[in-house]
Amino acid sequence: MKILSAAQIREWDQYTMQHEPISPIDLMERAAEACTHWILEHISQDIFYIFCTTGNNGGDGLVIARLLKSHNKQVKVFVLSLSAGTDCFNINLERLKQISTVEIITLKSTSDFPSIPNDAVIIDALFGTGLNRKPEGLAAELIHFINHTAKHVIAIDIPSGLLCDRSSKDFPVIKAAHTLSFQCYKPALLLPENAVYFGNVHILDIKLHTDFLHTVDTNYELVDFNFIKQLYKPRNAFSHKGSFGHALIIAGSYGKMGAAVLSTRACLRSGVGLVSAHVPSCGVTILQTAAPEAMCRVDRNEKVITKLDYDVTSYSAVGVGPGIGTDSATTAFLHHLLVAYPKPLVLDADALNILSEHSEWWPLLPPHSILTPHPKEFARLFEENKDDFARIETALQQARTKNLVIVLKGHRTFIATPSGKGYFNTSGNAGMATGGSGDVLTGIITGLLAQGYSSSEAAILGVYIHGMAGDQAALHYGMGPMIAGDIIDNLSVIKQLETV
Ligand SMILES: NC(=O)C1=CN([C@@H]2O[C@H](COP(=O)(O)OP(=O)(O)OC[C@H]3O[C@@H](n4cnc5c(N)ncnc54)[C@H](OP(=O)(O)O)[C@@H]3O)[C@@H](O)[C@H]2O)[C@H](O)CC1
Ligand SMILES: [K+]
Repeated sequence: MKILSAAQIREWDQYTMQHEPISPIDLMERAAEACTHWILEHISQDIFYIFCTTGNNGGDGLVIARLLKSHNKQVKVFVLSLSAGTDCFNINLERLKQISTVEIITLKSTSDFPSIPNDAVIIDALFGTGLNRKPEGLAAELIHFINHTAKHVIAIDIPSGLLCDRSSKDFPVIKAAHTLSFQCYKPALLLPENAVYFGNVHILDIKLHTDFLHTVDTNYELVDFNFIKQLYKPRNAFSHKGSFGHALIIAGSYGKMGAAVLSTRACLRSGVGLVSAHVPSCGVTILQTAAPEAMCRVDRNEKVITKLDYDVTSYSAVGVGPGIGTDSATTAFLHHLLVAYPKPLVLDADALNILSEHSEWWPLLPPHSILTPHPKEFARLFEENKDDFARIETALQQARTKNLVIVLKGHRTFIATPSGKGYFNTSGNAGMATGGSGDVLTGIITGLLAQGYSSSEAAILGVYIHGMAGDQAALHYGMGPMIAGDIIDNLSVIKQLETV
């Protein structure tokens, strides 16, 4: 699913109105009907306080007021006049005035702000995708007032005060429990820093013309199950283990062998044909016991990985980093691997930390290598970013200039690809923020790479499958008790992709 900018959404509106065709006022009615339907289905309260300004977001609010009233809800409307009002706003204001039982209060100063009953639901229809600057004056005070006094807030299209396409840091923004957004995600509704504002996002289909999406190119895409179904390559019944590649996982050090076990077991579960694990000699018994399906490459050093004394190019894919530590001998090993292995590598954890200490190594990375940093590792590798928008822009720019795939792990993991396109993952949950979860992801992505997926495909598919398995694990154990091994044990979710 494409993620559009505010300007592209406005173009989509226009395209729909011309090609359906439908008038602006009827499109607003359809959008507001979708919101009202959701509210009636999900909200049991009977009292609604609807706050509007005089744009089309406010217009939505007026229609919602009229429709909720027609369903015998108690409705009060508060209008903050910031302009003469759009045509759709003014038409709907006249329509609402015909309903004498709906009180419409104009807000001219803070003294007009109402006291809000505890059981009232606030509908935030102040600003939508037309917000283009920081709310100030009475608008800002109203946003703060709602945040401090209201218990249940539902934002229409986007929480007021949130810019669609760039950071709203230091803006007054409505904190909503639910955001009812039209037709598609906006970038702002996918970034961790805004999660406190958008709450639970519900994308409402308002039947914008689908042909428009073929005419528009976007930098960002949303990765959902349908997207992944197109990517996944079902197995051919006549294949043999050699058809699915031989992955090498280079992981572990004395006291951190668990990372090697987790990444190796996850790699095995990814569907790869064969897995070998390069581990320090202290880890052989551990690996052969915990992951008997994997073969071992035993480092001559007992505690850390130090020597690449075999032809590593025979492996279809190599994942390096989980638990390897940053010992000088391991650092020298990594340098040797970068020089010796020509195909895309998967680098995670301490491999990234070593790389961040050696910026001169960037040119050594095989093209289309996959880096899987969490935000702190990302900052060490590239730079500190002032906000999430800046961070994803940096990831896209670095992926493009360094010809890499960068998996920026987080609430909604973002995958930046060498083409300059970015992908927001939609699977997964907070329970996956647990030790070893990243090791599991590295194993999955390495396994997919070994099966012949491109680097971008392996990263996008791997992140989504990791999240699917994490969601299943959370269902079994709860987000608190779940551990990284449970993600591996739930990789059976891949079956859902195998059904045609
Ligand atoms: N397809 C759809 O998604 C549909 C969406 N609809 C709704 O329309 C809004 C967008 O409506 P729009 O009129 O473009 O803009 P807003 O209502 O969001 O904002 C109103 C105007 O407010 C001004 N503005 C912007 N920032 C500020 C600020 N910080 N302080 C004061 N005023 C501000 C701006 O006008 P200017 O002339 O001042 O620039 C805005 O235009 C969308 O979100 C949906 O809710 C349709 O109802 C149906 C289809
Ligand atoms: K809003």
